[in-house]
Amino acid sequence: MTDTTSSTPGREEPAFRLDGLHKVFGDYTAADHVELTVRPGSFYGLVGPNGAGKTTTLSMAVGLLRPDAGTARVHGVDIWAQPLQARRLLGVLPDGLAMPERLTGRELLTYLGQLHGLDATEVDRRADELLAVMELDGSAESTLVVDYSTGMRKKVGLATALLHAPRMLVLDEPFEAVDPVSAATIKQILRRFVEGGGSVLISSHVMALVEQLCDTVGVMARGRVVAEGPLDDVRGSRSLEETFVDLVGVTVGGGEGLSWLAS
Ligand SMILES: Nc1ncnc2c1ncn2[C@@H]1O[C@H](COP(=O)(O)OP(=O)(O)OP(=O)(O)O)[C@@H](O)[C@H]1O
Repeated sequence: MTDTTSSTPGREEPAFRLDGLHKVFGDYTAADHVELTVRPGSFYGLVGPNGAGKTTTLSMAVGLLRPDAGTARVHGVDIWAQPLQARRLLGVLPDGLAMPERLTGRELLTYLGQLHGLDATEVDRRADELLAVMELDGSAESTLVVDYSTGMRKKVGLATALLHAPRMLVLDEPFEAVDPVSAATIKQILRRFVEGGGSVLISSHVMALVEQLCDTVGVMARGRVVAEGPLDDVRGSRSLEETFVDLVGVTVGGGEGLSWLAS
């Protein structure tokens, strides 16, 4: 397992690098000097128990939540110091998906394509393809995002993240509430994105999915990255789930209490 205090990227510039990202809410430290490195062409899975600080970290990392300290860089570009350059390189699916809701999926893509400065014909072409691939074309096209199901919102969120052809994708729980067929489509899109030279960071609670997709994992607990490295190094000869439970130091409950549930 790689020591998280040492730098892993060698001489190659990381696709994504978080250095000492720190956030305190009141007297609670949600992210404690987080260090994390995504190599170019890597598929990185960030896992951790509820409340570990994943969303807080990723929100700071993509420019949505101002850190108390630390830096985030995408291909060397500082996200907080050079936001416009960084946004060209970065595609983001935030948790909770704050996006204009009283637009249809197509209108949303058109609007965001214009904000990215893309040519109108090119935006139309990309929107056609993305809506078709995500199965948000046809009748879904006249539906406002506010009326989308949770899974449809994830899919249109992913479409907005891909629209400007970024080099790095940061996706907070992209498979949450997505049906198995759509999940297979999303996996295929993300694999193709990585094969084409892009880099991906996802957060997920589904260990099997992380083992299936990711070559690198980071485990967060109590606001810190407690392990990071190639998947096989982090999990060793065990499953990622067993390693995870060990690393985060939780007791697997359920054996005692709740006696009133027994009939
Ligand atoms: N705006 C906020 N104000 C106060 N506390 C916050 C705020 N945002 C997050 N927290 C706290 O920070 C901690 C980390 O939350 P965060 O959402 O980053 O965890 P997470 O690892 O993404 O969890 P989950 O897996 O459940 O989504 C939690 O204890 C949460 O209550």
